[in-house]
This record gives sequence, structure tokens and C-alpha cells, in this order.
Amino acid sequence: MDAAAGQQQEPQLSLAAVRDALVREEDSVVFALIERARHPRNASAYTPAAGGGRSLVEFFVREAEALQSKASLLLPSAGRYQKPEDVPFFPQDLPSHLFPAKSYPKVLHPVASLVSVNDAIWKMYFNELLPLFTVDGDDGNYAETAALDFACLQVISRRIHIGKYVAEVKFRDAPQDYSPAIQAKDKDTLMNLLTFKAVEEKVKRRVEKKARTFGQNVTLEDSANKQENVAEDSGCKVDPKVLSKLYDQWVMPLTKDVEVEYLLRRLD
Ligand SMILES: C=C(O[C@@H]1C=C(C(=O)O)C=C[C@H]1O)C(=O)O
Repeated sequence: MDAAAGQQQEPQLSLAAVRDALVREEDSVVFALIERARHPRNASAYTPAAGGGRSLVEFFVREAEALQSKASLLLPSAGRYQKPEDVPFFPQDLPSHLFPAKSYPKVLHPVASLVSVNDAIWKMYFNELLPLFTVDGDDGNYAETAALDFACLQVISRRIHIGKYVAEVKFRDAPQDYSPAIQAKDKDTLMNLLTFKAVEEKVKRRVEKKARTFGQNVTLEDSANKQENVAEDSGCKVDPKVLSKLYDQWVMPLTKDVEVEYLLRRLD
């Protein structure tokens, strides 16, 4: 998280600062989906190559992750996947001596910071989300489609893995509440402790509003009909309801899974 970056001493973490980072991340999620939605589904990008080989999208993500991590060869610490919230989908393909980084500020617990739910994110994105916000069809732009999928996956993954910082702050604010449940490996109690329903409701409403705002067609003509309403949603580049569903059913539950998994390792 940038709030934790660039400082050699232990940076100050607060729930407000981490939540601000999550709010900013919403913009990136909405824009990434808007960009991907310019193309139809393009199913060929997801079909395994003949003989059980990798699909184009899997090939692209593996190669792109390896390339981004290798930036460290030219500029020390420039490579990706050095921050705890920047988690690769195919860590086994990254050059091992570059990953993870050596000198990042250690605000998180070293073992707990390795939590990844990227396998669940991968399945959710391709099986559930993609059919909801892309139309059936094929425009032949498969490499472009794969690059846009990669952008969506990266930003959704980063948002969800910022949950590690959320968990750390919540633990530091109330170790006396969290420690017994961690010691008892009591996932349900941890989930109850870290859940704030009122915050979740606001997140859902805000991402829906962002999709409605960022996804409108901007023209120079004055519109007599400018108020936000559901009737206008058909003209949006991504259906705002898809954004609230994405957050409600997958992004927030997976963020909380990251929080629980982080906390379970917090006293190791
Ligand atoms: C991230 C937090 O933890 C939980 C998950 C939320 C989310 O993913 O947006 C929101 C509220 C909490 O239930 C938080 O408290 O801000």
C-alpha cells in the first residue's frame, strides 16, 4: 500500500488511512471493468490450446507477471510483486531470487503477509464476473482482451489483499479481543469481530455510484435529464448493479477471508 511505502521506519497505520486506500482502489476497479467491457467476451482467449495447453489469457498473465517482476534486473526494487498487496497469480513462474523483496517496510507480520486468495479470484473473475459485464460475441482482439483481463485481475487482487493491512490495524487496535480467537483458531469469531456491516453498505452504494458516474457518455449538449436514476443505467459502459454485486458477493467476502487468514497467522 502506498501509505506504507517509501519510508524506511515503520510507517503509521490507521484504519482511516487504509480505508482511504480502498476507496481510491474502487476508481481503478471501475475503470478497468469499463475498459474490458469495450470488447465482447472473446471466448477464444480462454480456450485451452490443443492438447490441453494453456489458454491465451493464462499464457499472457504468466508471461506478463514474469516480465513485471524482472524489472528489478535493471533497477533494484523496481520489480512488481514486492509489496504484500501485490500478489502474483503464478508465483511459481517468477524468478525466485527477485521475489519477495528484501527491503520493504515491515508493517505486516512476515508470515501472515504471504496470504493469497488469488486462486479464488481467478475462478470468480472468469466463471462469474466476466459473463456479467461483457456481451456475447467475438471481435478477434484476443491479445488486447487478455491484457485488459490482466489489468482487471491485478486491480481486484490488490484491493482484496489490502485486507492484510486492514487486519493488522484491527489487531493492533484490539489485541485483547482478537488474540483469544486467534489462539482458538476460531474463524467465525474473527469474522464477526472484523465485520462492519454499515461500512459494507456504504461501499456497495459508492461503487455503484462510481460506475454510474465514470461510465456515462460525456457530450457537450446540456442534458435535461441529468439526475442519477436507474433508467439511465442502460447507457452506462458497465452496469452499475454489476459493481455493487461484484463487491457484495466477491470483493468484500474475499477481503474478509484475507483478513481472517492473516489473523490466523498473526501470532505465529
Ligand atoms: C475492509 C474492512 O473490513 C471489512 C470488509 C470491508 C470491505 O471489504 O470493504 C468493509 C467492512 C468490513 O466488514 C473495513 O473494516 O474497512
